[in-house]
Amino acid sequence: MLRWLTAGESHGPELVAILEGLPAGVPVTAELVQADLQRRKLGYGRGARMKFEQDELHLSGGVRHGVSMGSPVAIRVGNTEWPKWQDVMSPEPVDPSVLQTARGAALTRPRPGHADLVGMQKYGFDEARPVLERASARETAARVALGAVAKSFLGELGIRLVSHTLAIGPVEVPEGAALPTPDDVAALDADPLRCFDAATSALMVAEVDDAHDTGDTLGGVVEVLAYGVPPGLGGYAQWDRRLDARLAEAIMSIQAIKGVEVGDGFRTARRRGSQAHDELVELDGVITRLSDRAGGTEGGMSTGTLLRVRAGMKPIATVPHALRTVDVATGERPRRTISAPTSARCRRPEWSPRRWSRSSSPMPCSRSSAATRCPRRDATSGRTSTRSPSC
Ligand SMILES: Cc1cc2nc3c(=O)[nH]c(=O)nc-3n(C[C@H](O)[C@H](O)[C@H](O)COP(=O)(O)O)c2cc1C
Ligand SMILES: C=C(O[C@@H]1CC(C(=O)O)=C[C@@H](OP(=O)(O)O)[C@H]1O)C(=O)O
Repeated sequence: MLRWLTAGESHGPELVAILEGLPAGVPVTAELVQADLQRRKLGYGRGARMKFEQDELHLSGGVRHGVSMGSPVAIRVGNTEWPKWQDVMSPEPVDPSVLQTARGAALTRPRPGHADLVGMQKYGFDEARPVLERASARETAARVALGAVAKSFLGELGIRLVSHTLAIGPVEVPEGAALPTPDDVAALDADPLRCFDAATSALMVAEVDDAHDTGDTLGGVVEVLAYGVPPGLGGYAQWDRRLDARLAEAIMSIQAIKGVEVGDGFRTARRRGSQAHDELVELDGVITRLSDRAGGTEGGMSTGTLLRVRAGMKPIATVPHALRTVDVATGERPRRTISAPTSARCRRPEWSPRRWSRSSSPMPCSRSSAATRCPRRDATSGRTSTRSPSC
């Protein structure tokens, strides 16, 4: 079984990734991994960091002369922007003046839709920097590096992957459109949104432009297809051996993914049983499924047909339009979500799971004036407000 871990911060010197359980003899080269890191930067309407930040790849364990050795594979993904952040993100203590600079200022306005507020509550931080640095999806660079290695392993077993974009906001590829095969990867990479349907891709580009013009952001749906999967991978006997469950966990663990479907997923739930399953027939002595609604798994095991998994991503949380938030240091309710430096400090909240879960999210503050009342989420509107009598 493969196991993996990553470490490192968004603006740290590097991300570190370890993959354990890879057999010996799998082709692994820096070129192969770097190619997928470059592909990660593709897309339309991406943020500025995708352009100027470069990934500096180092294979530092488990590989010799282009093949794995059976020992843990270690990969470091250096960040060329580190020199700009080396004081703010220094692992060593720094002069306090660093925290007075624009880059080092305390981020006391938690951004809605990010891990900021709850991370501050969980660890008692009085600003969001220590949370966002690790919660950031910069971490996906490490996952992509390990994924490139895992893909090479699957390739040795005859399993080939391809992914494509099915929806951007409300713009969707029509139901029943042709699916790409692994031979289409280059063509997909050439499309601005990695959409296999040219007409839909053009509409997606227009949707991104419109969101950009109106200071908004978009989510979407992607699908991963695995060709050549043999039957019987996974298992039905224990929850953690079920292939569909393990795929769902892996996908849902990606930042901002809010929904996972295996096969026809939620569409199956809306069908009658007679239209929901894959009938079995015998053709030339071979038992065959007449359809593939299940998407390649039954009973937690691969069926040997095309494996299809979809992921729904929420719109990027940094909405240029600005969402309402509260400054946890001053109680101000600015429209902007990026904080200014402040001397006020919140004390570490006492950990009480019952209290946090019942009252949503009070953030106790050290000052008690009206201006420093603590943020609290309104259970009905979901908005963060400062009307909290509890602190
Ligand atoms: C590839 C990728 C890129 C992301 N880029 C941004 C971004 O530029 N701005 C942003 O606000 N969130 C971005 N996010 C989402 C953040 O990771 C954010 O922490 C996440 O939405 C937190 O929500 P969650 O806890 O529901 O996962 C990105 C997510 C992914 C997967
Ligand atoms: C750097 C990457 O993604 C970042 C993930 C991210 C977030 O909030 O998750 C926010 C953005 O960073 P910032 O807010 O600092 O501009 C993205 O650029 C990357 O994927 O390499």
